[in-house]
Amino acid sequence: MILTITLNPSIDRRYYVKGFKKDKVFRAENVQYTPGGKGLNVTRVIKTFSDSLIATGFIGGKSGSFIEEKLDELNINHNFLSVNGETRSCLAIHSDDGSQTEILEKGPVISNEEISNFNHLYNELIRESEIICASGSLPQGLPLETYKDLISVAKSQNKKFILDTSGDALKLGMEASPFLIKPNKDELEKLVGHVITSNDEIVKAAKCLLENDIEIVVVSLGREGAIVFNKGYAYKINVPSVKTVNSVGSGDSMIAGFAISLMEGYDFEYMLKVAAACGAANAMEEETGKVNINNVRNIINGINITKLKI
Ligand SMILES: Nc1ncnc2c1ncn2[C@@H]1O[C@H](COP(=O)(O)OP(=O)(O)O)[C@@H](O)[C@H]1O
Ligand SMILES: O=P(O)(O)OC[C@H]1O[C@](O)(COP(=O)(O)O)[C@@H](O)[C@@H]1O
Repeated sequence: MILTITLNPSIDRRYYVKGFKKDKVFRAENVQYTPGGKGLNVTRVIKTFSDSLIATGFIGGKSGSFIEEKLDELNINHNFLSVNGETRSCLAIHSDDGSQTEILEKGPVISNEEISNFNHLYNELIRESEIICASGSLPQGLPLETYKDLISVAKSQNKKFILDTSGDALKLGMEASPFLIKPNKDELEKLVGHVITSNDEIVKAAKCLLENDIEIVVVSLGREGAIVFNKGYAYKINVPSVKTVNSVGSGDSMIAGFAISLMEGYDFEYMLKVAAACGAANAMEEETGKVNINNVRNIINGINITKLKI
């Protein structure tokens, strides 16, 4: 069973607006609402491959009910802690020049009592889960150590914890040695505190991260694929070029590919192919956090991996 954690879910509201620019009034051509927040994008992609899945996190208000209804429609098992605050919305404005402008709300304020209730729920849910997958930002009121604490609990029960977040929550989370992290290049630069301009510099930066006793460090590089670090080796994953429609959520889809592969016990290099192919297949879809299984299969056949001792 995979447990996905979305501490800060959202209703992702996508607007298609012709000629969008600031300081003007527009009418949207098309609007779509989907359950979002990075963890729910991961959840939807995992569901494409497996039913052995449960989603948790904090949820509240009418937006929270909307998300739960959508998850029910998708037949996704979920057990969220209800909170007093209103679950947030995130706005993405797509325009005809290919631009995308995102406005992400901070999310509700979570009280100490709600945090403690969530910790009880988490302790129950991880009992039946081998893989735990936590993604995204923290809502207001949660300490920056939240992921670190969740990882420590999971590790004490020998569970594999995948962490995909950014900033201080990631820095602190790494101290508890999650099984896998997946910074993209921007996130890696923030972690090491300088600009990265070459693959050699990526290797150098990733080596620093590996000192935290993290089993797998994935540095994702968009259409350039990814470099994955494990047990003294770097694996450069080269993905075939695909017709890119919307690459938002490719990182989340890649995480889903790792979670599924770990649960299925795939061989290491096949796992890298599945994960990278999920990311690329997502980029082919208009909807965020969606992959077509046939596209994943085709892309896997076009991926090559080079392995280097580091
Ligand atoms: N345009 C693309 N073409 C092919 N593969 C892509 C594309 N965008 C993303 N991917 C795949 O998805 C993975 C994650 O995407 P990336 O953009 O690096 O993550 P994030 O969304 O976290 O920034 C990449 O490592 C790559 O395998
Ligand atoms: O959960 P977070 O980290 O606040 O991010 C929220 C938003 O990020 C997205 O996943 C998009 O992220 P990316 O642009 O990094 O792919 C939205 O779908 C989501 O609502």
